[in-house]
Amino acid sequence: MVDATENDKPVLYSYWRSSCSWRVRIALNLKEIPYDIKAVSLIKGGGEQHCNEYREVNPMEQVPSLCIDGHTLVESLSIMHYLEETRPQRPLMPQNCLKRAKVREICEVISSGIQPLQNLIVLIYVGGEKKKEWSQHWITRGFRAVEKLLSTTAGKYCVGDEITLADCCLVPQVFNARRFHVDLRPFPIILRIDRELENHPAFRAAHPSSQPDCPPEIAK
Ligand SMILES: O=C(O)/C=C\C(=O)CC(=O)CC(=O)O
Repeated sequence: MVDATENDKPVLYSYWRSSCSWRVRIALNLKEIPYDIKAVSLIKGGGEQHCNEYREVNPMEQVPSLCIDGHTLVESLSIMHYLEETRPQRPLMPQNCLKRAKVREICEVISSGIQPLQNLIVLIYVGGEKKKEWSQHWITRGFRAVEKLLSTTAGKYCVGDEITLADCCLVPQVFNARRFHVDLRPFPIILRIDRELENHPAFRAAHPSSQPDCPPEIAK
């Protein structure tokens, strides 16, 4: 593994199907920050994220990690807030304090209340037959809350009519919901926002099927 901090261009340690890597890819794309991808396979050999070298990069042994400005940052939301604070172009947080709180609420419900319950390490622990029902249960429970929150915050996107960090979190979580065959019909606002963003260039370029480590049989 090369020392990514030596590179001038930010380097994102990413896995094509990781929803947390995907959030950060969207934010980087929206802000038009050029970056290189260093693919970390969460599958190969039991997971490259567990190798000694990568543990030095990210002690949680998860993706993403971002090497930027001579530093290594971990945790997708923390990375996205750093990008927002250091690269104010194309803001991904509203100006208004209440709207900022609403963006953080939606990010938090998804990044703490849904995704960690259905990520790879948890599903491995839950084991074989229970995986699908488990994921469906936690995603559905969380989406009920997201849909309710969106009913008072959404305009064209999650909070008002500008794309925010909440949208960066929502779209990858909808992908995971589909992957686990969650019935999305009870969530019309979530579905509408997902449709609104599916063809946005920054979201398309960040999509798992557009990633260099996406298996060729799945890549578009
Ligand atoms: O491709 C795979 O099968 C393995 C890993 C993932 O799905 C990524 C996750 O752990 C889920 C997530 O990011 O939400």
